[in-house]
Amino acid sequence: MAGTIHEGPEFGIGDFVLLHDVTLEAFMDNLKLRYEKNRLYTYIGEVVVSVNPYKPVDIYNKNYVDEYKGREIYERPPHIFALADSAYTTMKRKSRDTCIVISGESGSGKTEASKIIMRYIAAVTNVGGQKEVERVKDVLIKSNVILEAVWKCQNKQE
Ligand SMILES: Nc1ncnc2c1ncn2[C@@H]1O[C@H](COP(=O)(O)OP(=O)(O)OP(=O)(O)O)[C@@H](O)[C@H]1O
Repeated sequence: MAGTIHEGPEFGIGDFVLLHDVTLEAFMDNLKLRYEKNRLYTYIGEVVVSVNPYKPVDIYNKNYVDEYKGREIYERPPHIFALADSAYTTMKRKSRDTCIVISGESGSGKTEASKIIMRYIAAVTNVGGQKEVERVKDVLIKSNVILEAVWKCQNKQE
């Protein structure tokens, strides 16, 4: 839960870099343990591994936004907001475009993740910038449908 700076051992390992046994079994066991404790996110350094819960989860509300806003990535338990905040802060600090690469198999939650990130950025942006973030979010969501259709057509032809 947001608000807890350090997670106890009951939540498994929050960063796979700290895993003792680098085996698929140990990796999956840790993911499973964390998921059972409602921890959808686990780091591998600066990469965020996300498990799709396939059910509504109350971990994206304003309290969570406030907990992650302006924090360093390791100050709070692993969360997609930490990644979004880090990318956003870096973009502002360096005045350079930045990107977050989201990958995973079909249905793994990529579209949801991009919406969650955009919503977070809209929430932490000043009022003047919020409209633009909303516009980009809408373009992103609409373009996703087209991209998906093209991708499915291509795969049918193969
Ligand atoms: N963080 C989440 N919380 C709750 N449900 C989620 C979350 N992420 C994904 N889901 C559920 O999983 C479904 C599939 O997710 P999504 O559409 O984002 O997958 P995708 O990776 O974009 O799939 P595709 O590649 O086929 O477009 C969503 O409709 C939603 O029901």
